[in-house]
Amino acid sequence: MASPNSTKRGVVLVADDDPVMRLLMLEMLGQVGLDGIEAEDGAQAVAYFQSMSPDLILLDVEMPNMDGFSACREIRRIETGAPVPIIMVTGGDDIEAVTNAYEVGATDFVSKPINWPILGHRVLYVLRASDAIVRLRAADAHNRAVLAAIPDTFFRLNRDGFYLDYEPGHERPGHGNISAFPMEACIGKHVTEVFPRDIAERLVEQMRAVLDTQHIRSVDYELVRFGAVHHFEARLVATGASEVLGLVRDISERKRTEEQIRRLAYCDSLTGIPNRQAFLETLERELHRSKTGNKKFAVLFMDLDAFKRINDTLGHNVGDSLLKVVSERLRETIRPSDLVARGDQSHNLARLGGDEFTILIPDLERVDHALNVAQRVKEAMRRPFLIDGNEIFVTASIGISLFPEDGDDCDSLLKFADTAMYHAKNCGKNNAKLYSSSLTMQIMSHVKLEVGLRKALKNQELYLLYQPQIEVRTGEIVGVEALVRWRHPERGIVSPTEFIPLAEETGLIVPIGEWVLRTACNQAMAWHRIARRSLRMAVNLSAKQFKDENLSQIVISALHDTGLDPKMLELELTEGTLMDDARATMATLEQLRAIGVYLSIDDFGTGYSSMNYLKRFDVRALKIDKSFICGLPQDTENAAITRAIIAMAHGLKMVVVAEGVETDEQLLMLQEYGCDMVQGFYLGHPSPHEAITQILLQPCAAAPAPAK
Ligand SMILES: Nc1nc2c(ncn2[C@@H]2O[C@@H]3COP(=O)(O)O[C@H]4[C@@H](O)[C@H](n5cnc6c(=O)[nH]c(N)nc65)O[C@@H]4COP(=O)(O)O[C@H]3[C@H]2O)c(=O)[nH]1
Repeated sequence: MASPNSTKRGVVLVADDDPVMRLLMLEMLGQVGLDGIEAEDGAQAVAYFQSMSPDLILLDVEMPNMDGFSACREIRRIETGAPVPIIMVTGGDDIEAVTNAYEVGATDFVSKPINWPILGHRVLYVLRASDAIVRLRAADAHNRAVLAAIPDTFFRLNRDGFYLDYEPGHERPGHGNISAFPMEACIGKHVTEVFPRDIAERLVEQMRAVLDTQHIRSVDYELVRFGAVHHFEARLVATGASEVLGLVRDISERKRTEEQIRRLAYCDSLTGIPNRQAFLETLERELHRSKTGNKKFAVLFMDLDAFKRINDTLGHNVGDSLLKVVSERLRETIRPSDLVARGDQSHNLARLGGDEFTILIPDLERVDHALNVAQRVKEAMRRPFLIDGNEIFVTASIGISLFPEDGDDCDSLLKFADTAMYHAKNCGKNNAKLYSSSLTMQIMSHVKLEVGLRKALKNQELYLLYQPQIEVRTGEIVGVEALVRWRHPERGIVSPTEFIPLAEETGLIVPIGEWVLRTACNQAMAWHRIARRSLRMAVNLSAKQFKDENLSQIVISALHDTGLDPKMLELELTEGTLMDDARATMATLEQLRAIGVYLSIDDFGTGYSSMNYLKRFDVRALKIDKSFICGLPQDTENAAITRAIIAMAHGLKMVVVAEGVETDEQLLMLQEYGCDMVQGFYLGHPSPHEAITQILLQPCAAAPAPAK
């Protein structure tokens, strides 16, 4: 063929012993833009083919020396001769010559007498056709090379689902392709003979969809190959109106990775049970199912009581181990009949985070059922957990919300179960409570109070009252207890019994406590200046304040800034605060003692009441709780307890203060028992500082007038 730069369309070798014929042929070829080379016989034609590489050969059958058939055969034998188009010129009606021509490798033939006007066009057509064949062969070789290079198995199926072709890929070197079947097991077979029925049906269905839409589709399936389950993906593409090409790839690795990602996204890494995201999706599905099926379900929200304490005292490793065994125990507890209706129950239990777990109870017929599950969960949690040789006791608080009674969306149901759980905790822990709309109101007012408390200090809404402490022996006022009050802009005076727990919960107790301490120290110094008398100032310290690592610094700076003698400051702690974490308590007490302040135990008798324990803490005073005093003198039991406490405290060289003294009889009895100091409404209500100043300025200090 002519080079791409040539203006000629090709070079034709014309072999004929008749010079006239050759001349005419060259003339006709020239008409259509083709060049010609002449050969007089077959041998010359073979020689010229080799030396001049024509694009096409016109070979007369009958020639001297070597006839056209032999020349054709010779040329085909030559390596470069295979693809060149050869047109044989045969005698008219010589069918045998035509047959022979094809047998020896001719591409086409023209018969004599030659139709000269169309000869050139005929040659051009054959040239074009042969060019197309060359390109087709190249494309085919290219396709085969591509298919050989990719690891996938490929196959062709006809519309009826029969294999037309099958080429195993080479995914695993040395093992062949794991997705592939032997070629002979497929070609000519129907897919149902190769695959299990369900996979075959899906393949046929998708194949038809591919043919109908001419869009690519894929089919995922699992097969056991070489003793292991493998995942495959077959991508199907239409290659015509009734044929589909398929590429099969082993996607087991990808599936494994996907599963791992799914597990990471949906499983709680510590306990292995579903996490918040998974639970929310399960809840969403259950909501839809229950709405359409007109069914009910319950959401249980469980939180361990005092988990933080376990974490803080025994360490996070023990805390983590506890959460693991808690989740196992929950799994065992809720498995049997609670989740009857569902196939996959593993998603009905989840860990939302921290020590919060949720349980979904579908197909709830009676509320009792949810309460029973909660009861069982509570009991399961109460059994001791043995972790790293520690026997750990926990309890759980559980809140329950119901669909459709409490809400009809996931967020509300989860939030309400959480609200009910908080309510259960506030009701003394180890409780299970159903949600009710009034709880939201309670929580709202709680939240409102909290918002107000955050502003109370800045807005100067807090103030102190002081209750006198009287020495029994002399009847003189020797100290006061500072008691905080909150003047709420809307609610009026709020009792500390209401806002101190809230301040503890929110951590606001630390700045509030510091303000109380500074104000009280300041006031003690003010009295010292005005009345030239020293009163011991008692200040309550809550457990949270006691655990604050800056406590001693706060005390030091309050004393330093006000100039109060440390001996005139007494910090009141409850037994619970001291017993919480003995080691840390000792260290803090050590620091406080080094400062020189006094310590006393408030509300004594209501908690552990362990004298031995108190001895170790070296406290100055014991305050007998008012619940023992209020029944005196009639309540003989409380009288005996009060007497015993006073005697034992004296044995340990402690001062005893009786709280809540309201009557003369009580005072007389305490005097008789040898009580050192008394405090109570009978001797003075908590009063503003001005009232105490007046008492102090009187020549003989008497009890102050009651204050609101
Ligand atoms: N029935 C009766 N009650 C009497 C009598 N005498 C005194 N009281 C009341 O008994 C409580 C004694 O204080 P508490 O046991 O430390 O109990 C305190 C204390 O635990 C806490 N609190 C008060 N102020 C503070 C503070 O500044 N910081 C901290 N952390 N807690 C405080 O709030 C609790 C309650 O304080 P208040 O309401 O002021 O209640 C005070 C006081 O008003 C009496 O004769 N009869």
